[in-house]
Amino acid sequence: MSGFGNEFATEALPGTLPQGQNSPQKVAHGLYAEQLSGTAFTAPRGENRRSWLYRIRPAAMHETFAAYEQPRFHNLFGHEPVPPDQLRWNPLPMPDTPVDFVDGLYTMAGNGYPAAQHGVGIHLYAANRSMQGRYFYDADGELLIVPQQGALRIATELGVLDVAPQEIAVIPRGVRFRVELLDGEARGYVCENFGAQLRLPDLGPIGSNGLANPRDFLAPKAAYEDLEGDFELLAKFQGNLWKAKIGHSPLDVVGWHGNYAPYKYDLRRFNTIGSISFDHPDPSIFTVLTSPSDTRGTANMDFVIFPPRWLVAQHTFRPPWFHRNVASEFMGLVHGAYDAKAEGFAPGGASLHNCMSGHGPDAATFEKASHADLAKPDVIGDTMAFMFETRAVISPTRQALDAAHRQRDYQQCWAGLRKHFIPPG
Ligand SMILES: O=C(O)Cc1cc(O)ccc1O
Ligand SMILES: [Fe+2]
Repeated sequence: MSGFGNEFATEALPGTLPQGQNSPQKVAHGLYAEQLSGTAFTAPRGENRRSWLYRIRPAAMHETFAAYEQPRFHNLFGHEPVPPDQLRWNPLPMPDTPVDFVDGLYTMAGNGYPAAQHGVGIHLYAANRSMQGRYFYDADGELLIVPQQGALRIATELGVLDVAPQEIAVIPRGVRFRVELLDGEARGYVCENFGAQLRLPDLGPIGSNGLANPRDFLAPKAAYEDLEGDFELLAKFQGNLWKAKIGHSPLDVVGWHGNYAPYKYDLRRFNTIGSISFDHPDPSIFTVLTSPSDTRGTANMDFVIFPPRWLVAQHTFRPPWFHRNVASEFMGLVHGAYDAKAEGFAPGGASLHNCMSGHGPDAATFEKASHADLAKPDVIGDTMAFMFETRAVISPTRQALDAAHRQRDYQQCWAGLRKHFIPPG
């Protein structure tokens, strides 16, 4: 079903949804009615998100939670000194034992914390088997999933989303799901957003169309499992992982209506807008989704992409310029090469340029772009990089700083920038 944040209504069995009310005395087909709220009951109408679920058993039915050990996935960041260094990593290695999506999550960095409802957790995943007999939900934040290798089938309470590299999925806070791997192995990035829900950015003078268009966001139709067995419900709550026994599949919603639902988006649908005169614009022009903070214009997190595009600007250094930014930038690469880095930033890799840390094109990129023939347009055809940009400093985790796949010589990519200064006279 198409449209960002729409009021959807969908049923896997005809006659499931009550007409003219949400909570009838008896629901059709012997189902239970349950409201899932994603914003305060009293949130302004334009921001209010909730859905009504008509399900075989209410979500309350499971046993007691106990701690679940997955030491690589957590929110333990911001407790030790953060080096102001530019940081970069090679791709997370694939596991050599069977590992599913939840066990394959690896926390790289983050800021804020779930209890304060601001900040993000930034994670990678590398998995080689589907979740079997277990389901997960995250009460700490919505999950923006950016696959880099291998398609995922994300079976959620509200229906099924198939998501391949160059597409993204967003699973709202609290929605239960299972991840199946459609290509045997899978790797990618996850932004766990503790703050305000992601929304489309305002377009200002761009006008009423462009960037990510609302109708390209797709929500699933209702689909349910009527399964009983010895299953496990995993939860992330206040930074910790929990597990409980559950005697049935929680993906048992036969019909739902509302505007709180998972969705997917194909990044190749992004209507990229850039300079047709001179100078490289700020990367905010490439914002797909934004999580606003309480300060106007200053996002908790912006999800920005660098998709294929034409470079036509004149008397200009065309790639990203050298810069220091008050915001902090965590980047990943889904596909191809990134235009600011000639080498070393591999698909599946990651970089982190924190508040005021100088960065920009590497020496090889600077050299090439300084001598490029600007009479000709240039096309960057084969690329899909992205950035999670946050107002608060992004603290890398201890495991990310100590990781074998961290590039300890990253700064050397700027070492070859020669002094060109010639004083007059
Ligand atoms: O640092 C980066 O590569 C991301 C980035 C890209 C760009 O085009 C302008 C600014 C910016 O931070
Ligand atoms: Fe940057």
